[in-house]
Amino acid sequence: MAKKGVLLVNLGTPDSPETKDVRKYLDQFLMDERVIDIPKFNRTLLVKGIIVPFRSPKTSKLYKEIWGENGSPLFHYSKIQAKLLQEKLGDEYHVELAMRYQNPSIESALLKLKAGLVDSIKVIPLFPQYASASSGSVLQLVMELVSKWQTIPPISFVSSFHDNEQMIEIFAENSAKYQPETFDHILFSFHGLPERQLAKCDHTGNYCLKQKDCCHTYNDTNKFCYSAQGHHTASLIAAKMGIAKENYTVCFQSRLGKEPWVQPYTTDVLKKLAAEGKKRLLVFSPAFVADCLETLYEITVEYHEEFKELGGEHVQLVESLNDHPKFVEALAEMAVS
Ligand SMILES: C=CC1=C(C)c2cc3[nH]c(cc4nc(cc5[nH]c(cc1n2)c(C)c5CCC(=O)O)C(CCC(=O)O)=C4C)c(C)c3C=C
Ligand SMILES: [Fe+2]
Ligand SMILES: [Fe+2]
Repeated sequence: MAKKGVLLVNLGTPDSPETKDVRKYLDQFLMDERVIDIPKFNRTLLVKGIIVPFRSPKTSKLYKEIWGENGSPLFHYSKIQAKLLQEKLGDEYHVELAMRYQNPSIESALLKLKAGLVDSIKVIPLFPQYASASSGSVLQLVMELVSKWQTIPPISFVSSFHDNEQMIEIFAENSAKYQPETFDHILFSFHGLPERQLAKCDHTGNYCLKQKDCCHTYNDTNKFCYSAQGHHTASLIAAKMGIAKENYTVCFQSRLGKEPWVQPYTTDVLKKLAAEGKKRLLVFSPAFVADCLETLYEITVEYHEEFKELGGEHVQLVESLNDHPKFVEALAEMAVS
C-alpha cells in the first residue's frame, strides 16, 4: 500500500562547529532572499564581504560551546522528533527530516519521499510562528523543487502552529519544576526579525507598525504577522500558567545589523528589569521547537551574564519541546489532518 509522506523541516545548523562549516552554513542561510531581503547585489556584498568573514569565527566558538556528543542540539532533537513521529504514525506514513540550510537538504528528503512512492506529502516547517524568513522560505523551496517533478503529488503545508494546545501545555509543564512563582518576572523571548519583514507580511498594508501596539493582540487583520502570533503564543502560555499580564514581557532577541528589528529587544528589557531591581528571571523561548544556539548560548550564557552585570542574579531558561512525547502527538495530529 502506498504511504503518505511527511516532511519535517527545521532551520539547519552547520555540519560541524568548525569555522569552515559555519562559514558554509552562514553563507547559504544569509544569502536567502527571504532572510536578508535586500537586492541581490547588496546582499552579496554584505553577506560574502562582511558578515560571513567576520561572523564565522565568532559563531564557530559559540557552536563549540553547545556542541555535545550528539552534535548540534538542534539537529539532535530534530532527528529524535522525526524518529518518534515515524514510530507514532506507523507503516502507513513515511516521515523524512530536512534542514532548510545545510544537511540533510530539502531536495534529498523530497527525493527519498519520491523514491518511497508516497501518494501525498504534508510539509511541516518546525517553526510555531510564521515568518517569511523561516516557514516562508521552507515552503517556497519545497514548491520550487516539487514544481519540477513530472508527477506532482497532492501536497499540503502547515503554515504555523502558534496556538497549538499541546505545545502550550508542554512549555507550561516544563516551567513548573522551576517554580515560576519564585521568579521576579517572566520573559517570552522570541527570535527577532527586521521590522521591514513584518510590514511586508501585512496584507492590509496599513496595520503592522502603523497602529499603536498593533500586534500585541492577535486578530483577523494581523493573523499572518510573526509578532502577533508570538504575542498570542505567549499569552496562551501565560494563561495556562495563571501569570498576570504585568508579570511577563514579550521581547525579541538575536538582532543582526543596524536596522530596526521587532521590539522590544530582549537586551533592553533586561536593562529595564535590572533597573527596577528584579533579580530572577524565567525565560521561555517559544519561537523554537528544539533547544539551539539561541536558547543554550544566547539566553543561558549571554543574557545570564549580562543580567548579572546589571545587578540581577539569575536568568533561567525553560527548555524547549525537544523530545517531549506530547510534541510528537502534536506533530502527528498536524501530519494526519
Ligand atoms: C537577517 C538575519 C536573520 C533572520 C531574519 C533570522 C530569522 C530567523 N531565524 C530563526 C531561527 C534560528 N536562527 C538561528 C541562528 C541564526 N540566525 C541568524 C540570523 C537571522 N535569523 C544567524 C546569523 C544565526 C546563526 C548564529 C549567529 O551567527 O548568530 C537558529 C539556531 C540554529 C542552531 O544551529 O542552533 C535558529 C533556530 C527563525 C525562527 C527566524 C524567523 C523568525
Ligand atoms: Fe535566525
Ligand atoms: Fe504585525
